Amino acid sequence: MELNQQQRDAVAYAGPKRNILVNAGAGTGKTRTIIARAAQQVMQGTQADRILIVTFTNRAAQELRHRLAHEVGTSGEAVQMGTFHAFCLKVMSQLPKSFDISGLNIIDADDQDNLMSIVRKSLIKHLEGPKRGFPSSDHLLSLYSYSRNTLQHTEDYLHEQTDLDDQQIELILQMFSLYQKRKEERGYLDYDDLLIKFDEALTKKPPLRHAVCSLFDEVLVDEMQDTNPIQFNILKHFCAEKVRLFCVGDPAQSIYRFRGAEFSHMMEFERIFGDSIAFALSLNYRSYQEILDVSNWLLSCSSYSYRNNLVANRGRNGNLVRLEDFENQSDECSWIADQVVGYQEQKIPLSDIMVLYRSSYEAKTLEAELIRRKIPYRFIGGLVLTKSAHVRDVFALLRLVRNSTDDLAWMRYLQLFPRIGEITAERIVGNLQDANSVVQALQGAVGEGHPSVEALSAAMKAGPNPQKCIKAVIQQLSPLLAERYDHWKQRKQDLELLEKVARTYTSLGQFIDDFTLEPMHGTQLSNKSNDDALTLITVHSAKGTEAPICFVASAVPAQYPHSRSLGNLEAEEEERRVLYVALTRAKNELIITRYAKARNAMWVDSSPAVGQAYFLESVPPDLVQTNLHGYTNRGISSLSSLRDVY
Ligand SMILES: Nc1ncnc2c1ncn2[C@@H]1O[C@H](COP(=O)(O)OP(=O)(O)OP(=O)(O)O)[C@@H](O)[C@H]1O
Repeated sequence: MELNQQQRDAVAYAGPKRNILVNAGAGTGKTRTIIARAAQQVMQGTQADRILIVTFTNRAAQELRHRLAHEVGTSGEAVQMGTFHAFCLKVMSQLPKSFDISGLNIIDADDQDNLMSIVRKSLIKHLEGPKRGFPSSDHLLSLYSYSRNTLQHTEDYLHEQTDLDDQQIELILQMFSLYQKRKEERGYLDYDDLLIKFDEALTKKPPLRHAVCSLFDEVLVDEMQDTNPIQFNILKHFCAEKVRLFCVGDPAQSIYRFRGAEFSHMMEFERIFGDSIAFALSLNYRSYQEILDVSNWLLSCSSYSYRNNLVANRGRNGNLVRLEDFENQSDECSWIADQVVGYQEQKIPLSDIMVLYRSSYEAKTLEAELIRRKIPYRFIGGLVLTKSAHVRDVFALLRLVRNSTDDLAWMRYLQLFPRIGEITAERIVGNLQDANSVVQALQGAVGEGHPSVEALSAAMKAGPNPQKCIKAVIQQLSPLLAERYDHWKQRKQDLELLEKVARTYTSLGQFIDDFTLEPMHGTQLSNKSNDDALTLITVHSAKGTEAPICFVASAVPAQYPHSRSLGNLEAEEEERRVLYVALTRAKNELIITRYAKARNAMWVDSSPAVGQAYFLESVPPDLVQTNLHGYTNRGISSLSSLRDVY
């Protein structure tokens, strides 16, 4: 694999410093560098299974595995790869006693919400005065998760960073502790527990830390900028055991602050890990310089020093980035669709075109236009398949096959059946506890021949083989689900898709865990590589991807920065990075489109600082070619004068 000098220096480093940081700008070959490093270690004789690569998503791990195989063939197969969560789960499932865990049933966000709602309901009566304004279960979970992931003392965090009063905080702390207790009683682990329990055990038990960390010679971390403090702690364990860290990331692409990612930590790598050396990659292979000029300009407007002045290996092509301004969103979308048709006429495949949106909601108008014109597209970043109700119903029964004491799965499963509501389901679940045979116990509770008994026993009979099991479950539940949900034909396709994916698994537990740890989007699964389709994608999902032609659509003030972030400087700064990620996806052409009549016009009057915050307010005119559509007839000549209209 060809490497440039900067990449080679980082990959080949074998000097006295133990930890290596590669500060890599967008498109400078982060993936290539990580793979080259792992390949080099394997070729130089490091045992493949003593290398661990930590990725941001499981999909990224799959991609790396594929590319590593291309480099070193089967000798790289044993390299360990996965997300922090998947890695911790793997280790803990092998050593449950050492980690003091009673079960390994991973619960996803919806299950957490169900459990927290139960807890909230049972304790809220203790709140004196009006209950209105007390955080919802969803909000409680995000407060709890954020404080845990950022390693803050929960009580201090609630006092210092929320507007909650003392009485509310006291009750919330009780709720958190009951939530924690309920999980432990049932052997449930939520996502955060995976990291926290792992970190806690390694901190408390030095021999365990030694045993786990010394399994590896080198840990390579991708997307270091989105690592949160608890994940940093996990890396510190490796560091303390003298395992070499090779961390690659780009502070300017850190866009997961809302999940606790702390991009400034990457800038303090030496202070945190000590004994380090840093390399920088600045030669961009993806884009022409005109695209990078706008991206570099965006970062240069920040008060942070990202030190990422990207230089295009491809030089200039003479085409400036285009800034297309429209009067309203429907004009904008209709114009984008026209352009897409134009590209099609030039025989440019649709798969070369990507339209990036800050939020999936904003993409709706374009989706409608594409459907109207029959332009095939796929949407990435929208509704997560495994979150849809019918798929969760199927998963409830799969989970029962795996673990018949999973109360949350029981509650969902039982309530699928007519005449079984929450109270009846709770009573039945109570009767099932400690039963030797849950099928018999269920039969005792609902009567012989009841469809819930039939479905359960058929699923259990199909057993632990994921493909057989999911087939049986779908067969059993389909009549019920078809009655329950509209658009059944479409929903059925989702289930067929799951069945297809299950074929690639040999263990039911693994199948369930993978989907729980990293829910998949229906469109991602269904997209066949030979289907030519336009990609609509949210910027968060576009991280790590690229396309020859990119539209950054709806680049209006309420989106960049997102209106939600206004007034919070750090949050606004993260929005700048989101826009930076969007701009740097384009290889050949970058077209930024925006419209004046923001449907969601919150920005107009929500904050006096809004006007100053809009990132594209004053792009230097020599960096872009601005085109106004439909304004000139009315004598309006610039976007800023348009603002006065509203
Ligand atoms: N040394 C090189 N020679 C030729 N092409 C390269 C080299 N390094 C990287 N590239 C190409 O540059 C493009 C960007 O690489 P890659 O996707 O690894 O970048 P990245 O740093 O992960 O980008 P981003 O963070 O913006 O997603 C890819 O098409 C890759 O093949």
